[in-house]
Amino acid sequence: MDKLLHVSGLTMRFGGLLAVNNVALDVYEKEIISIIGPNGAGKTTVFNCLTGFYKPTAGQIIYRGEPLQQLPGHIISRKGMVRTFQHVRLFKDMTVIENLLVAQHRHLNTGFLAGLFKTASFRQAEQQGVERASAWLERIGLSEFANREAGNLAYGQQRRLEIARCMMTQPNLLMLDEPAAGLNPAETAELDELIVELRDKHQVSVLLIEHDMKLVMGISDRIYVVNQGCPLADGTPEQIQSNPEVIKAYLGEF
Ligand SMILES: Nc1ncnc2c1ncn2[C@@H]1O[C@H](COP(=O)(O)OP(=O)(O)OP(=O)(O)O)[C@@H](O)[C@H]1O
Repeated sequence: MDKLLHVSGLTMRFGGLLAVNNVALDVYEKEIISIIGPNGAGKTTVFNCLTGFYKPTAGQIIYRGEPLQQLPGHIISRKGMVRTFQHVRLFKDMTVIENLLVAQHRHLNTGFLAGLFKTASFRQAEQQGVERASAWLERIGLSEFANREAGNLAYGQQRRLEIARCMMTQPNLLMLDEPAAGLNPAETAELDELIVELRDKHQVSVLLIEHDMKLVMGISDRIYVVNQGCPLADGTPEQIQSNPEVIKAYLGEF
């Protein structure tokens, strides 16, 4: 398996607070990798550094052999690394299908003039976008809500729509920040199935921040544990669950 992402020495300081301290992680193709740790451990800050929302104080972020740490977020997402946020961020006044099409539009490989004159290649790309959006709506059980405003969907549906919106850009690495937060057990089970399917059917690697340990332990290929900004352990779910330091710092809470 090829390495998709290599992170080393990642450090983020906010004034006197060292939020992320020398974190390292690797993600290979077709892997589900989780980052776990107590509240405030620095997990979301790691995501924000990887996706260009923050400029890290130090460290290397290599994505498919290319350094990313100086690039803005929109360029990083075009390179195939996309994310969701801890709080749902949909275009709530747009319809469900528009939320998907808008994501596709930002990644269309056609130029301004092609769009202006609606060339054959532009129309073909648009048609493919509509077909892809329909397929995703079908997969996440939202076909019947295609023309409803996204803000009117139930919370669990909005969460699934966010993931589908990311998938419209055909990423290599999908980063999910607490996707199970606020979901009921049935919705969490659906999410579990969807994430595994993204890896197995769509060949996407998933980097997951999550507090639901049943979900994490069930689907992760490997897990990184951070505590107070620092790396604490990494390994398979079995190794992490039996690591005394991890149990003391975090898993003991569950
Ligand atoms: N923009 C910022 N400015 C100042 N401090 C910040 C900023 N972003 C995060 N922090 C601080 O960095 C630390 C790590 O926060 P972060 O949100 O990354 O933790 P987390 O592990 O994702 O927590 P949770 O599980 O609660 O989401 C916290 O002390 C937080 O207050």
